[in-house]
Amino acid sequence: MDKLLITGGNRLSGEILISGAKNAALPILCAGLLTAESVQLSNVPQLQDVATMLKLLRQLGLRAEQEGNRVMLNGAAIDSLEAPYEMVKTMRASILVLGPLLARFGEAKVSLPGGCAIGSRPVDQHIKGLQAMGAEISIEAGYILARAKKLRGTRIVTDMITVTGTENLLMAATLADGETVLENAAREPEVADLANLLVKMGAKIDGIGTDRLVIQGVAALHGAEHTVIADRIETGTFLCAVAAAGGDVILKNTRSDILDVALDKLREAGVILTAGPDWIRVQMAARPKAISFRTTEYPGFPTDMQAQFMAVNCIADGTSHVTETIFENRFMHVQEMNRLGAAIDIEGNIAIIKGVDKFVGAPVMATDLRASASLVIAGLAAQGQTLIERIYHLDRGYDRMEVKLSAVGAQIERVK
Ligand SMILES: CC(=O)N[C@H]1[C@@H](OP(=O)(O)OP(=O)(O)OC[C@H]2O[C@@H](n3ccc(=O)[nH]c3=O)[C@H](O)[C@@H]2O)O[C@H](CO)[C@@H](O)[C@@H]1O
Ligand SMILES: C=C(OP(=O)(O)O)C(=O)O
Repeated sequence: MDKLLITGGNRLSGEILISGAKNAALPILCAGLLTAESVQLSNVPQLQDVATMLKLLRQLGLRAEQEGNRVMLNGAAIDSLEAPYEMVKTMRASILVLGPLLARFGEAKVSLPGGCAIGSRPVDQHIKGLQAMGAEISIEAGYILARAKKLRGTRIVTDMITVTGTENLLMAATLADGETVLENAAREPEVADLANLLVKMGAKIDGIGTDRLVIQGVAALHGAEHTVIADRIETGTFLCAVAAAGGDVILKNTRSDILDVALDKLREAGVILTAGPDWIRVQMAARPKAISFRTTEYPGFPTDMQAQFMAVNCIADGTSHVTETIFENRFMHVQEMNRLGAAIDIEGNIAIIKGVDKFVGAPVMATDLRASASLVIAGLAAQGQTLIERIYHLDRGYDRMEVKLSAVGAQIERVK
């Protein structure tokens, strides 16, 4: 199993090209199921979750050709409506085939994703929404079995804000009879990116980017071309790497306007940030200052950046409080960071971090995707060597992270 070996202490300097967003690419790939015509995508990140999604989609009969960051999809010959457990268990986002399959073919069988390291993550809101649109849904032997001759538009208020729930219901609603109103919709930029593609495919959607999406169903969608938006979480991860290790790096092919709260927090920590329409420059020469925050839905502080910011706080001047409000078990990096010399206490969903002078390298274990990224950041800032095991978690969501970091001066290598 691959590991990452990092020798810390190097300042980072140069340029990094940011990839397309994993969390936009995954639903967007599933949107290829909604039409018999071709969907051409560019800026698709090359990472494990995308490979898994393409494998699942091909198994359903979707033609998918990948050339670098371009993917061509064609859904003219879908011949299976089943997402098996073996695939869904490695990637929860597989649940995103449910809405499109049901809407276009009137039937779907999708394995329940089950819990995962960061929380129990039920999909009851996806099911509740589809039932409200007239689907008959049963759970049998760990599978969601859904049927609906034709979905009907209706008003759906989800109990909480859910990103993939909004995306599933949005895709389903594009082909439903009549008007669907999604209240309490997620406003994440990745939801808006999916909606923008759907509009290019002929969907009628109002309120994109707001918490109220109004969709007028159409009889069929057609082909389209689309460029996936920049990955704001990858961007934020590299910003934190510079905040912790020091340096001067320009992140290209990204946007600052979808990262407002995270950028404000970094400025509060003493990081110097400048930005243009498609780049962000990050400079850090001093020890960071401790910053407190709580995770919330967009446009608040993203839970997917909590661990990376915690790595910065660990070696900051002062004490900080980090409150996780989205997932019940998203502090698994804490024990590993403490092994690297950090001083973090957990009280319920609050981590109390007393800044220490430095991390000291040690072997550590990655437990989930962003926890892995936070350990890379800690390793870059640490004195000595850090060996990170189980980086298959990292590979799920980052496009050649160690290659990008090496190019800006980090000592980081993949070892067997
Ligand atoms: C592929 C993708 O885009 N993943 C992102 C998506 O995950 P995902 O879409 O799975 O996360 P949700 O927004 O659905 O989850 C938010 C909260 O709602 C709960 N919930 C959700 C649905 C449901 O039917 N019932 C329920 O109780 C979840 O357990 C969680 O506590 O948004 C998360 C929150 O920003 C991010 O961390 C993930 O990176
Ligand atoms: C939690 C994440 O992803 P997923 O929803 O795919 O598990 C993430 O991207 O940090």
